[in-house]
Amino acid sequence: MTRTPVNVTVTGAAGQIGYALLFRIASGHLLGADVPVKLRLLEIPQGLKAAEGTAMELDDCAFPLLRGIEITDDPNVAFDGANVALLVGARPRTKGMERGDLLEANGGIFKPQGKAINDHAADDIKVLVVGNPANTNALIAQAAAPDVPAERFTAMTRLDHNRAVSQLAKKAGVSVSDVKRLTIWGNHSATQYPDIFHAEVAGKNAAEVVNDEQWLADTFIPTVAKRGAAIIEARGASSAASAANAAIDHVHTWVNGTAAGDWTSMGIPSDGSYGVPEGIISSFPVTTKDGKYEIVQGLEINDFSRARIDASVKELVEERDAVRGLGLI
Ligand SMILES: NC(=O)c1ccc[n+]([C@@H]2O[C@H](COP(=O)([O-])OP(=O)(O)OC[C@H]3O[C@@H](n4cnc5c(N)ncnc54)[C@H](O)[C@@H]3O)[C@@H](O)[C@H]2O)c1
Ligand SMILES: O=C(O)C[C@H](O)C(=O)O
Repeated sequence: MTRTPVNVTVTGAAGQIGYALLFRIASGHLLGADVPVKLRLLEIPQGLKAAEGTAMELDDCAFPLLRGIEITDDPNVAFDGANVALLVGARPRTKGMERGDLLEANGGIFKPQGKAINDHAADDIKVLVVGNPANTNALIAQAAAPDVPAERFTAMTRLDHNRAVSQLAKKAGVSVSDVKRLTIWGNHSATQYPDIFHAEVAGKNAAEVVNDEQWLADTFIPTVAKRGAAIIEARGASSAASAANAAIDHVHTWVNGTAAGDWTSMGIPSDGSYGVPEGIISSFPVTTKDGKYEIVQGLEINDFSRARIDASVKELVEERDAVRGLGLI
């Protein structure tokens, strides 16, 4: 049976994450080895030439699943009929820029893109925001798309999740595939909380296996939460291949489902679960099935976790209030 190609829009396509992402989408890693894709690359005018170069390279790979590439600087064209949108392009913080300036500059990107998604995307559109500040950029885009169900707008905390899995596996001396049910709560920022109290390593409770609260508080949590800054310090550029890999994982899991007995972490609009104010886009433990996700319910939250979840959620509330004050939502 010939499948209809899935339209995948990538913004910031000429950037470093875009370069690490597009070849994997075109080779079937995003949606599946039997799912043809059409790519739409959105760039600002200065980025169009580089995006054309990447498109030439995509052609040169002769990927059997790649059924077309369109390059544009017009969001209305880029999101027309889009089934999956990866919002990667964002305004980085530059010297002397205050947090409010950064939120305002990104509002100028994510508000029109949200509106274009609202007006032109396919009914089944799924949106992943990667561009920082990812959670609040997702909130801005979602607020500009009132006709799209809010839960279709998500923010990426899968990179944090993968980082935490890897660090925990090292500490416990197990393979990453032995680590399950880890959770990132809150914001994709240094306040995020990687939670191992419900995680398992090789079928045993991770916190009990590790049995080292000092390592948890002083090593594990800061290593995961500050990993983005450590990569920038080491590479002289922010994470790119690992971020692209996490974007692939996020969408693949959303579309194809979590494994039985496991869950993942996604930044999603809160429904009020675990005391996280409704509407803010915060990271939760989720299971996915048939293209939908559900927050894992009923986890007991101890005092150690509660304080850290609350601190990250507080930051998200402040970011929401700031963009509200700027008239962006
Ligand atoms: N959520 C995460 O885990 C995570 C991880 C790593 C990086 N990031 C973020 O991802 C973003 C992209 O990172 P990068 O390394 O690819 O940056 P980059 O600077 O290499 O590329 C960004 C690209 O976006 C383009 N762009 C800017 N404004 C645009 C717009 N309005 N429409 C379309 N394209 C636009 C730029 O021209 C550039 O080509 C950054 O905000 C970064 O902080 C997030
Ligand atoms: O781009 C950044 O500031 C860091 C990035 O969000 C990361 O977590 O690697």
